[in-house]
Amino acid sequence: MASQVSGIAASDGIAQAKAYLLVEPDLSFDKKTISDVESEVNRLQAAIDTAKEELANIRSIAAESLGEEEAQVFDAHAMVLSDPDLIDQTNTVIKDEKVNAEAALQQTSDNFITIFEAMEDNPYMQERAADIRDVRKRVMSHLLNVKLPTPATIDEEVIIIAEDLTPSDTAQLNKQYVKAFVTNVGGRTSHSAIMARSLEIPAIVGTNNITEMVSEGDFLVVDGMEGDVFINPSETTIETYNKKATEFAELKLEWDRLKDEKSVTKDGKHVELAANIGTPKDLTGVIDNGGEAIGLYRTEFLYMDSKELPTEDEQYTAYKAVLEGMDGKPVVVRTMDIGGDKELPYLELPKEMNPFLGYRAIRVSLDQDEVFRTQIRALLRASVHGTLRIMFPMIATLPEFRDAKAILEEEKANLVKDGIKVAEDIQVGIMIEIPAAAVLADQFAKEVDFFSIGTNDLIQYTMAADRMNERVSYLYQPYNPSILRLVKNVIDAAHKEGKWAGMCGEMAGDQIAVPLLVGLGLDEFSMSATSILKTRSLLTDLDTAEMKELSDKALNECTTAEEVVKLVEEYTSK
Ligand SMILES: C=C(OP(=O)(O)O)C(=O)O
Ligand SMILES: [Mg+2]
Repeated sequence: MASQVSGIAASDGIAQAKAYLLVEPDLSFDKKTISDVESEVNRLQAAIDTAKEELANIRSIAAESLGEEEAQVFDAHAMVLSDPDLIDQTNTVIKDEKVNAEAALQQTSDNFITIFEAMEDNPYMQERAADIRDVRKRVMSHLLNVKLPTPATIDEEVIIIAEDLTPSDTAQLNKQYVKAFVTNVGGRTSHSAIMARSLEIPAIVGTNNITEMVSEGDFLVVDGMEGDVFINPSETTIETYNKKATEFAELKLEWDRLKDEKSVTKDGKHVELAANIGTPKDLTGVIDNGGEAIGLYRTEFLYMDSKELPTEDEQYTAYKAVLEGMDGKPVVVRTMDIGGDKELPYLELPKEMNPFLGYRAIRVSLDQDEVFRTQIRALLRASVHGTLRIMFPMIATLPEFRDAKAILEEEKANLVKDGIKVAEDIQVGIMIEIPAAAVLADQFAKEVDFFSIGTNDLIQYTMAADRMNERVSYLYQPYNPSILRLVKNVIDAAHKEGKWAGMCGEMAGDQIAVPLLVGLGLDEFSMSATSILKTRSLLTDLDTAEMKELSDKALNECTTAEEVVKLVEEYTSK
């Protein structure tokens, strides 16, 4: 039967394909006493053999569609399956305790996992514990005859349905086949949503119950602009959305014509339209979409994509590639922002009640000094290959900025002493994403070279509404006058000291927010590369004096976000 589910529109576009459920399968079993030990051992061996064949197959598909590097994780899994200790011990448990293969496998693998996880100073062995969990799941699925979803092997057009997608799940998705994704949880600024925009695939998050509503193989239509999913829709709905898809494609063609144009308002004021990236691979998207700069390079993905801390040389190579790729255009590199929803298995981050309010970003960097210094050295060495700007995340106090800057200066002096070239003119700025820093922006502006307003976090901290939690997403209000006043405070403070103010939160590419931000005098707008051209097109319709009048009214006369939206619509439809 046809039905419809709505959620938060997270990435533009229309997609149609059948559903692929990426959900945890039920692998529960009963522990049983068995009498025929021989056949139980054979049953385990058969499941292991099938898992091995399956892994080899997955590996070759992953290597072809995602690349050799992504495929290597399956080598580690194959190694676990060939480990005689694990298999022999499981067989011994079956024989000695006369229990079924499922129970024996669970017991033996639990032992190994406990031992490996306890090796706190050996991240390599801790990783092996994760591999054993994965492999156990696969063998168990064969013992129980349950299908295990494996996104890396998808080789036909699908729409992924999931509770949530971790950054590593998203990295495994092949854009050629994965036409869209829809999740139960998340918000517009959760990292899966940001990733969908950089992959340019439509996405809807925060639907609450899409995994319950959709069955494997259902035919779906996804409207990433409105946040609507249609399950087994009628012919009429399919036709309507075919038309909408064509219109969207035409609009994109129109925007494409602006690729090499400058970003100017109707009255000729230039603002910088920059892109947010997560890896050097995203550069193609930036260039294809006419980005004038990189306003935010989220370096934490370099750490998250690796099994251990990336070395100074590995980091240097990545930063150099981005600087050279931008060919002299500015590149703002943000130092590691781990924590919150971004985990790092090999850095021991404690489980916290409120990870977004805990040990993260600059707090980790200042605490784990050597990790931070390695990154800073890599950045300084790369600085000669382009126009580098360094930015510290999650700054709450001036002493944090001063400490981070002092480390940077120390490392710079050390490199120069060793005869290594470092650029002279590296601007050093901060993210403004904590209300305390937004309020004290006048004091910060005297010491930093620039601000970049991180509204993704600034909104959640100001409104006390978790950016990932769809139940409070109604409070996550970019247009709330309180947020606009904080933004104005930051921009004015920067300008008073002759500094520039940018924004790299998702609000910078939001078509309702852009007119307000033009009115507030924002200098640089950094967004998902896919939003650049539509923003450039929008700018050509905006007059700065009119937008100033609009933002004054929004800040001083509107009491709610809804009133602000109404006002913007009145002004932009004039
Ligand atoms: C850009 C931001 O940082 P992130 O989304 O990586 O937390 C922000 O908080 O607005
Ligand atoms: Mg942030």
